[in-house]
Amino acid sequence: METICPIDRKCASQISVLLHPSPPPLQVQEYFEELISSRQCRGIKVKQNGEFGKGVYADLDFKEDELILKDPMLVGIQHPSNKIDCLVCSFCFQFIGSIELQIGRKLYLQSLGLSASKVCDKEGISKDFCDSNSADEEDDCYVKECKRLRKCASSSPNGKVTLPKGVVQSLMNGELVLPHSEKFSLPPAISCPGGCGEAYYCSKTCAEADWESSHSLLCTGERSEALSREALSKFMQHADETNDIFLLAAKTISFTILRYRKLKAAHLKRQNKYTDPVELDCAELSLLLEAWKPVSIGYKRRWWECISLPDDVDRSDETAFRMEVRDLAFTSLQLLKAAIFDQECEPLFSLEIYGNIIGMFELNNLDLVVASPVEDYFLYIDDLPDPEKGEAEEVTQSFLDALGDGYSVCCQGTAFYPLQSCMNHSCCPNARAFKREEDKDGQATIIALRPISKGEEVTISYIEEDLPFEERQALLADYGFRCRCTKCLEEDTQLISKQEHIKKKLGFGEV
Ligand SMILES: C[S@@+](CC[C@H](N)C(=O)[O-])C[C@H]1O[C@@H](n2cnc3c(N)ncnc32)[C@H](O)[C@@H]1O
Repeated sequence: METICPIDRKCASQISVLLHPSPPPLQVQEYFEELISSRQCRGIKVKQNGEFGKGVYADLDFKEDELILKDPMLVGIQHPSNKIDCLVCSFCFQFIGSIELQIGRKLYLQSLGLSASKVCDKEGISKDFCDSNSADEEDDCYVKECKRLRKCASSSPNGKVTLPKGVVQSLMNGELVLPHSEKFSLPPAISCPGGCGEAYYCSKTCAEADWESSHSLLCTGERSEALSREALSKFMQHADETNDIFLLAAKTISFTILRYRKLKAAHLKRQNKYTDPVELDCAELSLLLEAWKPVSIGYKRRWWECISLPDDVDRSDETAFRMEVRDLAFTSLQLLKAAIFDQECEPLFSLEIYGNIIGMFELNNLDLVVASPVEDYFLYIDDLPDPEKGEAEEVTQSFLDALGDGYSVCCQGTAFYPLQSCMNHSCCPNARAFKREEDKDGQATIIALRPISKGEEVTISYIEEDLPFEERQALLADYGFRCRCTKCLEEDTQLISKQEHIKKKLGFGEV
């Protein structure tokens, strides 16, 4: 298949405006100042002309362990396979429902994984499980969600449910309350207003915010604003089967389209006139540029050029590998285009922009992690004094056994954090991304590792910084650069003089 995207040719000039050059420094500065003040975090600044381009600098003195930044994500996703383990808000990523629902849902999904070879009804739900409660089947919102997750569940290991189905169901529907679980109360799980049965929220506010930010275009439910829900499901299935980074790219594109539509509506209201919406005239391009600004700030390269070569691919096959990655992105883009294409935002559907968005995720430090309250719950039970502990364990132990080793799996995903992604790496960092007890959602949290003085650059480590020099460099090659932090420059110099010393000793010195 030839992977030249026709849009790339047609929109070449708009694409190059979207990608090059990045917004003027003054605009970038204003953008970051607004962002920092919206986060009520006035102790930092973003500077653009540091040794490694943009960087975050302390604008106040910070003490050791002090919070430097809480950074909400621009876009984020929970890994599809992680959805089996954790039910979280699809917007802020905090755990929702109840301890009982978290445990019951996981055991239920494990049971579906086990029953992959069993006879299923036409909806793809395990008959064996559903038959026990067929009257409630249609009302059970989690059954709908399970349709999509079932594929992941069937590949999940050791999903062995030893508890009776009725017990699992009574955990899910709230009939069975576990001892002391009220101390770990969670926000209720609110279904997606679009009716997809795949997204859940901790509040109406989060549901609305997600709908406005990207979900109205990416919802597969009846109220979806996608062009074709069928095409959208195909796109999602392809992403689930290949690389979930495409889901993040789709969110980024939806986010930009919806921002563009809002900006355009406000612009037309100001102008008090209606222009032909088909042609991208100058005003529309500048609105698209404005909508794209939060994404334009991210450090980008084309995905197929910056992705590191997997260990099992030989150097001689590198070109073919990169072509394959490009073809995969092309296929995904065609599926997305069929689902949510918007003529006025046509350049966003070019392979060049798609490749750069995915490359941005590939190159930035993006892990989304939220600790599980189920782990806290079982630790609490374990710490209870006797006889309370014994009494509680009489009920909880069987659930712990059924859950197995994976009882404490945290919410895991990928996200783009606008300020954290400006933080440069150091192998001797003065800060780190670290979730404290009170950090219960998907925001990035940056904490000072030692006192940081006003004016000093705030650095984090993208990798395990205690590894030997060459191993660190190899890991950072995955992020597309060779580290030039003070520690690496020193160790590099030491390594060179050591090598020269050996050469001289062996008689290979300079002549
Ligand atoms: C997540 S971005 C950090 C922000 C970036 N400086 C910018 O201008 O957008 C990571 C990129 O910054 C540069 N960088 C960060 N830390 C570095 C280091 N210790 N040595 C060399 N380059 C570094 C590399 O180009 C890397 O790919």
